[in-house]
Amino acid sequence: MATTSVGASDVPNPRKNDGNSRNSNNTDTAANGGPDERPVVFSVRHLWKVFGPKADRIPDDADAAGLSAQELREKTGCTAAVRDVSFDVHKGEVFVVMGLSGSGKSTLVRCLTRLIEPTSGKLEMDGEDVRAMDRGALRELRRRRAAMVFQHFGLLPHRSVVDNVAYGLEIQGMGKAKRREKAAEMVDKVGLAGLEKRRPGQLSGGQQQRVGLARALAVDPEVLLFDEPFSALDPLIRRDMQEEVVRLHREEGRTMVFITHDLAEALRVGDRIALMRDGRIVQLGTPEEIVGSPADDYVRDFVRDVPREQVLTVRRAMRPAEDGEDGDGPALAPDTLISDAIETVARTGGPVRVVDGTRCLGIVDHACLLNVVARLQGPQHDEHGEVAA
Ligand SMILES: Nc1ncnc2c1ncn2[C@@H]1O[C@H](COP(=O)(O)OP(=O)(O)OP(=O)(O)O)[C@@H](O)[C@H]1O
Repeated sequence: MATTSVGASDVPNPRKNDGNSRNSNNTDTAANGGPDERPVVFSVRHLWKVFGPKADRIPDDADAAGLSAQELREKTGCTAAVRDVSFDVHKGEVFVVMGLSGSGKSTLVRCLTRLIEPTSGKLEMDGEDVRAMDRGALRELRRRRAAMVFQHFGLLPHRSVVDNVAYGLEIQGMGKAKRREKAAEMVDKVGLAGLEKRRPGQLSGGQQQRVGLARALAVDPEVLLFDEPFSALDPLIRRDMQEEVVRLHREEGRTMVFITHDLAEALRVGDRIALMRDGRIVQLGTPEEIVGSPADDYVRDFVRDVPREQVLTVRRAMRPAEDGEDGDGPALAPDTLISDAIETVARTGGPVRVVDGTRCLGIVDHACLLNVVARLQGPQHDEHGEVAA
């Protein structure tokens, strides 16, 4: 069985210096308080997937809805792998589905392209009703619009790297010269230039996964769906691949849905994380929201060992400015990680302003930064991490 793992020193954030706020562009309600205005790619409402006899009766059965997974199994013989799940995936975000083994991650993501047929609920891609699509439209959806990258790379052993990458284009009917050219471009993009002619058996696990990634990218899908893509890789290569995903995302802004049971991985790659338990989403939020404001004891326990200073930003640490403090002196942007702010405050030796443009949002000093790291009660923040006046 898979376990959740968070190494205490294991969550450095590869995008912390990318100039993008981790939480200004990634929630239904953005950090500035406004809604996420980007178009919705996947819209999921009240989705259920029930396995077992008379499965379609379960979603409407008020009694069944109140039962735990085990009670439901005992009483009805059914497993509700996905239970009344609703969320939107916005264009350009990395949406992570996380949870322990058996929580419903794979079932949920397979439902998005109907690799698994949902039992009930509403499912749209770019406003189109996915549940109403016929075979042809579904094939198109899976081949061109939402490409899946699996843990087991599914490479063709007798084909070269470049021909494996070109495979999806071949299925689409693209001519040989053109698809090879495109495939070579993708091989280059994922850092495998020079290895085009090798066979999969002559590559390391990490390199094989890069071929899988290049193959998915070659068809230029609107969304990439990753099903635990890196869980078979050793930790260093895994880290490399996570950074690769973040780099590709940053450079291309491609929408990604990423399944993992590893919290450190979720925090590293995710713009938002849906944390699942027994088929339900128990919390959906940015890494900072999940770590800084866990929805319940289950989530709190889940994130207990996360090094908070590497996930939370100064928004969560700052206190209101006192008279005279909001003038000159050193300043930090509101999305600065606590770990970086500690360095600045230690260097300057005094309070530092948190500034959004010309507006002073608050102050961080030794005490409030320590409070966050030590989990002590500091200033009150609303659910978006804004300090209360
Ligand atoms: N075809 C099936 N028939 C019956 N039950 C199923 C079927 N597929 C999945 N399940 C059950 O649905 C639940 C969710 O399974 P799912 O594979 O979606 O979980 P997961 O979170 O992806 O797990 P893992 O991390 O181990 O892959 C589990 O209890 C599983 O046993």
